[in-house]
Amino acid sequence: LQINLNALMKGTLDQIIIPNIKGQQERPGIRPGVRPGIRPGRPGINRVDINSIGKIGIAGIHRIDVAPKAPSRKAIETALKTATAKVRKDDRTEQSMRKFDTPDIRTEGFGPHLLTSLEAIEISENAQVMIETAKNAVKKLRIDKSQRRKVLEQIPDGILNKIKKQTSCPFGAIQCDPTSEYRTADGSCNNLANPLWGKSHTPFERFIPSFYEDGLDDPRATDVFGDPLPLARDISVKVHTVSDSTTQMNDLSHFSMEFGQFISHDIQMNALSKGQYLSNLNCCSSPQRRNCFPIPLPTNDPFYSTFNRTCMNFVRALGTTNLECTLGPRQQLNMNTHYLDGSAVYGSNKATADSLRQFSGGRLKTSTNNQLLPKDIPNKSSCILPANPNIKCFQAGDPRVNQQPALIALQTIWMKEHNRIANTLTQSNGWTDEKAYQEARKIIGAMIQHVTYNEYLPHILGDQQMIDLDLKPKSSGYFTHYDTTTKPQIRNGFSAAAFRFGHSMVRQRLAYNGPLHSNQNPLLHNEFLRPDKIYDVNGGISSVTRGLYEEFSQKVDRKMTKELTERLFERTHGFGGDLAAVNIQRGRDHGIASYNIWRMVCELTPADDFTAGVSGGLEHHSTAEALALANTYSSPWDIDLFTGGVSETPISGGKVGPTFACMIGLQFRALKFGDRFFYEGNTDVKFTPTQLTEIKKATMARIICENTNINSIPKDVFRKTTSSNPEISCSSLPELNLQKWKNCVDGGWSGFVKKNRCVKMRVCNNPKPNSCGKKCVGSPVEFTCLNNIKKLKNIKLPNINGLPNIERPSITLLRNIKSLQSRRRKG
Ligand code: HEM
Ligand SMILES: [Ca+2]
Repeated sequence: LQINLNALMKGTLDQIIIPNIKGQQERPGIRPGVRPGIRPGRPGINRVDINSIGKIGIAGIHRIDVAPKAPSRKAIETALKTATAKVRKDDRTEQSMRKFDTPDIRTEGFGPHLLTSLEAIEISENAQVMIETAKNAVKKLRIDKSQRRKVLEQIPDGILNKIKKQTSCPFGAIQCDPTSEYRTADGSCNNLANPLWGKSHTPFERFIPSFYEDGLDDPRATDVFGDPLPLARDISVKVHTVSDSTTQMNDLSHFSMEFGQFISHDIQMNALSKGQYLSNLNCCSSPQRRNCFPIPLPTNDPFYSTFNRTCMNFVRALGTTNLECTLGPRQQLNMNTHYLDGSAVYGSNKATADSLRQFSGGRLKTSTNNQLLPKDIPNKSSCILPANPNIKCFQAGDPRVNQQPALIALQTIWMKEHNRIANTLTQSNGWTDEKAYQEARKIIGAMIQHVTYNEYLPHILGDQQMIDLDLKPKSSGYFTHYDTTTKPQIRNGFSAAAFRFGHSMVRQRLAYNGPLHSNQNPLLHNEFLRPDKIYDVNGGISSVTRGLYEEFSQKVDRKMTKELTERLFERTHGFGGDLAAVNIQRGRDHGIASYNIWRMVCELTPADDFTAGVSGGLEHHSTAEALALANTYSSPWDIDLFTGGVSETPISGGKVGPTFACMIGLQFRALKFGDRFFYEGNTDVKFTPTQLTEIKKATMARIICENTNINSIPKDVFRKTTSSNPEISCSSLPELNLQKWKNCVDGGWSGFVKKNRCVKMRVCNNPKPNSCGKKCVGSPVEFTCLNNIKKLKNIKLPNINGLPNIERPSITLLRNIKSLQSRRRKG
């Protein structure tokens, strides 16, 4: 990835170098009338606009030599007027359709993923006009649809700014405190030059531009021949659905699956469309509604047809402009802070963060004797409540916490670890609630990052990818490459496809391995939205966690358990969802480019036919996988990214294929290089060297030990307990020494030394970074005689070069002291 790395980290890669693949003159199957276009030339030379690889693969690239001209100011103004009218009309239609809407818990198939915030809905309402304006402005231009984005990019700033003013961009300027030592709750002000980067409720960034059907907004819909793409559910049946027994990993544990989901819920939550009054769209009964994109079920569907079902609900993600609010293609909103910063524990905005705090001792709220997460008393989450009135849904930083018990368990463990650390810090330092909360939060964020980069990612990506992309934590010392120009945001293709590889690791059953739940193994669909499974203090958290590392996860391959492809959030048998189909449909909804394009972005050869294992064919697929794809798609250029990526043979040392390894690696590089608060970094907000050494001792195993009743555990919980990864005593695992955070209130003054008759001085012996990393608070000077202000002003301070924390006493300070003294004298 030599050539593209910069573009992929710092912006959007929109030019691509076409590799020289198999050189047949006329690809079989190209219809008469379709212009074959320019053949790819010599390798490394043919740089083309990425969207020109629209329809018939690289054989059909239409080269754009003359940059298309932007629409006139007048055309744009008319477009805006029409757009405003259209959005108003759509709003009225929406109102009149509200009889079809369903409340959260009764909406099949989505569970808590439909918990969209009001803020997201508001942002999208504003953006709707911009997207419609963009569409109108280019409608009449005689250019290929794939070039519409390019045309809009040519609009001069003057015109754009005027439009922006009229539509009120929701991503406005914000004020930052550059001296703050802690992350903000919403992720803003991390990058001080671009305070909105990584903030919650901002758009997903893109590695490469979108590939919408109309170039701007409509889901990808037709194949290279102009026919409809295969139905998402058809692909799920032919490629992703299998019997459940055969595809276990032979090393990684089911905990690896769960940790992946947990960090996924830290860095991303897509905002899905809602119906009226925050209820949900039922797109099967009103498919024509704005933001409806239901999944048709084939009449011969092996599962759903037995229930006479012909449609699965699917709502589009809310549309937004990009962060700059320019006229362009539809983007999607991330409601979470993009950074890997513990937001799944603390929340992604100040209001959520505050609602989870005790405001005492720096602790987070708990329930059930501090053993469990706090209860959601207003009951805003979607979870299934049993008759027992003591059982409620749980609350955590991420609203999807109640999705299934293994997730609740991990969420609980991190909440408890926070409180454990906050308690220790409060006890040994006597800190205020705020100080203890922020320091504990900073430590937890660092531990989550360390476990991710040190334990989880190497298992998924393999050592080579970790080294190539500089993702490996150093054994000691600071990471010195924080880069203010690296965009930290979550990329759309990563969220809508690549990081969903974890869905393939999910087992058919959860395991409760514990004293009280003597090894229960319920089917996953019975566990969705079930907080009640956790309330058993002696069993819940501990036994479901033990069940995670004592079982293998499923292999990352095209196959997903039927618990996910037939029974996702099922309430009535036969009416659950299909997560594989949803992933495919979501990719199209977001305008994610097809598999082959992503291969080229990752400098891998695209497939020109379905032959397995050869360059120019499906190079990284085995025969059975290639065959399943060939039976489903009419051209390799149509393969959806999720489907093509997840079915690749894993790279050596890792668990995902080369395309996903590339995309996941790049994303975690952006999250490392672009995060001023990255735990290993040496920026202004760094840990002290001794503190960093402590953080690097953190292991997931020890964190589980500290917060459950488990007392022996394998050292590496990401691998299943085996003879080579045996359970050892918790006490033999390294422990963080929180005493390294002690006495950090100030940085260590020397004693006062008399300098002359009137002045005593002290020096800050440990200027930043001292052992605590804190400034010395207070004045370096003390005055013993304050009779003559004139005299004071002339006092020569000793040479203080090289001691950055010493401030000269200000004139105001002197005046204040003087007036105080005189008042004292007067009486
Ligand atoms: C029992 C386990 C899991 C269930 C039931 C589940 C379910 C879901 C559902 C319903 C969605 C929303 C789909 C959509 O509407 O587009 C989703 C999104 C997603 N899942 Fe999972 N998932 C699970 C585990 C995982 C794991 C292990 C990973 C990664 C390692 C993962 C990564 C993602 C990502 C990246 C998204 C997109 C994020 C977003 O839309 O906000 N999931 N999952
Ligand atoms: Ca986050």
